[in-house]
Amino acid sequence: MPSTKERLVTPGIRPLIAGNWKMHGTLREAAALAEAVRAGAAASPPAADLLVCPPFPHIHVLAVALLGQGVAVGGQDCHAAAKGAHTGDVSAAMLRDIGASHVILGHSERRADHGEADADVRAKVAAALAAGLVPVVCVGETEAQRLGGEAEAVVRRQLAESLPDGFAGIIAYEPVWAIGTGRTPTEGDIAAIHGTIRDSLAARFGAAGQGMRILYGGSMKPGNAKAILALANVDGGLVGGASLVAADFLAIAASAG
Ligand SMILES: O=C(CO)COP(=O)(O)O
Repeated sequence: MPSTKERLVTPGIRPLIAGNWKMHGTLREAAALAEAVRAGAAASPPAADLLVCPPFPHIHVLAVALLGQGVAVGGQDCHAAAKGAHTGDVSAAMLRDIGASHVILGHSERRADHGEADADVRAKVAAALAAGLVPVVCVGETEAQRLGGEAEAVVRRQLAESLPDGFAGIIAYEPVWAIGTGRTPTEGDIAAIHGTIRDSLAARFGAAGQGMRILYGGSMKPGNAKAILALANVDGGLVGGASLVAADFLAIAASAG
């Protein structure tokens, strides 16, 4: 069997282009952005599934507006517990209840801002799965780790410790130093890490791991998306800044598939 690192497309995987809107926008702005994405995708359907992840307060309105329109809606975090005395938190079941189908978990900004460790992420992933959400689990090395030659080991460890047994979902490789900086790894480095991720998913989850989507995230823009999305084991993108401009998000989606 050829190494998964040599495959140019992951057979049978439809790309996913996901927008992480982070903590941006009023409800009015979010609704307008969602409508522009919906209309653009309807006018010129991309060869990729689309997902937008707005801030919590906007999810329900957008989920209603986008229902059946070919653009899924997700959250950016959830609590590990099903319910309880957790002021300010939101459960996975609440997200599912208001129309979210996906949830981003373990984003490096949550790991940094809220001290989330791999074990916390694993508990949240389990909660998301129990609630029927598709988790989008983020992994990625810091710049110091990359310079120290530890990128692959860090990502392997994050995968091993952030994914519960029986995991079914999506992985996003987001090198911390590439987020919001305009810098990206070389195409060779992206392909190498995605190959490592594929190998570790396949080793742990077998055929299911071969079929899981692995997204790239970190300064993905219309100008670099086509080359990145063409790499082996890159099954889509998790887009931050460029997802806040409908034309850019749609241009990235148009370069998938
Ligand atoms: O963090 C990201 C997506 O989750 C990437 O953000 P940017 O696309 O703004 O670099």
